[in-house]
Amino acid sequence: MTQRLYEATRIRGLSVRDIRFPTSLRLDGSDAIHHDPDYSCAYVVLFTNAGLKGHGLTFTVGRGNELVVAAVKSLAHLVVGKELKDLLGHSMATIWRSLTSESQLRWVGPEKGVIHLAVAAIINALWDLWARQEQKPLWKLLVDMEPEDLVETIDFRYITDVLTKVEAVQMLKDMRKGKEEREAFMLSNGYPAYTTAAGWLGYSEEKVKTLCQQYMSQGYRHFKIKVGHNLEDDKKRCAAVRSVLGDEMTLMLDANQNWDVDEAIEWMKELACYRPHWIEEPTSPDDVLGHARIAKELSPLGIGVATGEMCQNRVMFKQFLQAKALTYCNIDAARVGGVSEVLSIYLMCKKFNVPVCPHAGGVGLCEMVHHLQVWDYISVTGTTEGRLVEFANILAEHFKTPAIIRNSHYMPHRTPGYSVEMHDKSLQAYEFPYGPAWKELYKQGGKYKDPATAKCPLLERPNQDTTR
Ligand SMILES: C[C@H](O)[C@@H](O)[C@@H](O)[C@H](O)C(=O)O
Ligand SMILES: [Mg+2]
Repeated sequence: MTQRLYEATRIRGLSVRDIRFPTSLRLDGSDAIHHDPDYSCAYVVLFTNAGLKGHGLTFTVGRGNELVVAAVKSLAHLVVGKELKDLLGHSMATIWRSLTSESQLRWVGPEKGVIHLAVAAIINALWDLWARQEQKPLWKLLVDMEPEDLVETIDFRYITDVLTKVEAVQMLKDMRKGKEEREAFMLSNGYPAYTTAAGWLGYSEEKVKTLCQQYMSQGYRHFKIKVGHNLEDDKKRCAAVRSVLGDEMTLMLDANQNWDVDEAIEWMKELACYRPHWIEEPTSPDDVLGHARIAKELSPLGIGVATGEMCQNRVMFKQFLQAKALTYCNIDAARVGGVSEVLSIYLMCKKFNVPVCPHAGGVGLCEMVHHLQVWDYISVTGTTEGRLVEFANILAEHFKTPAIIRNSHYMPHRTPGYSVEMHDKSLQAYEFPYGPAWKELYKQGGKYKDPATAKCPLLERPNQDTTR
């Protein structure tokens, strides 16, 4: 554990910005439920009196981003003014607990929804700060930590019935052998990725086929497409994709929560002939037993069930694992309570022998998530067997250290931090609602309207209601 957590260094301020990109114009990111996502993030910067900064974010799909920004503002007092020694290292679990359990704010959670997304952005910024201070990429900071130190960054409350600190330490110690070789392997070969960028629901069949071809020629072997809106369309789309991919490539399907449990089972029986590897988010992300039933019914057809991108917290993941309700875990680096909670979920997945195949794409998710998966390979599971990281090459140009893909593998970053720092000019241009890129869209007069001119029937006080 580092001894370089300077007592004199403290957080002197926190900024949070509402950053949005008009991705729905091209239907990038569209699925059966989110038909017009504008990829967005609540972007947090922690400023220290020593000049060092920490950057963190959490991903949303447009409207509602301002709620996360407001929640970050409500939580800021819990970190601003604090010394780094009270935030990082062994203090990480304590600060995480104080953010998730603030006695009044927790009523609007607890540990779920908007408030938990806000916690994720702040916690991710703290981990970025820590990694930068140690001058290591986040994956390396994690890999180099002693098992006893790493578990001190995790709040084990509510999961000790399946995983204790002692067990987690042992798990990590058991994987010490071969760590150097695995690190060298990652640095030269990277972590296998699949692409999701060919199959957004709003894309035409022709576009999906062309993109599949394009990604195949770039070396991709694993593809995910969106389904769930209309069964006949899905059959056509799966047939078209299989005609391009042939039999060898892996095809995954994602319904983004659109079905009831029985509907999911019936629908997937109809699509089974296209040999999907998994069905992702077949139903509500909260329905543990529903997922368990779907998994049981689809297992004889060789179809796994994947979920997790909208799973609220480690307690829900615990139940999914206990109930055998997920075959693949799609953890999201900017959800649950940020890195600290994500680590506990990886460790539980190891215990239940469930592969983690993280959700990515969005804003900054590809940049962040490879750090966690590389740590998983080097320090937790030692294998990439049955595991893939999602990749969608969207919005990468806005990041100072975008994800590096070589021959469909994520190459580990070497730059210190958690890789989410965005270019100043991108932050300025896309700050909602009056960054220049947004003003330009209002001027063009398309679907985006200046919020100041939008008519909204809200009254400041009830007695201003003159319509009665
Ligand atoms: C609205 C988003 O693009 C989702 O469709 C996306 O995150 C998706 O579920 C995925 O698995 O990549
Ligand atoms: Mg998904």
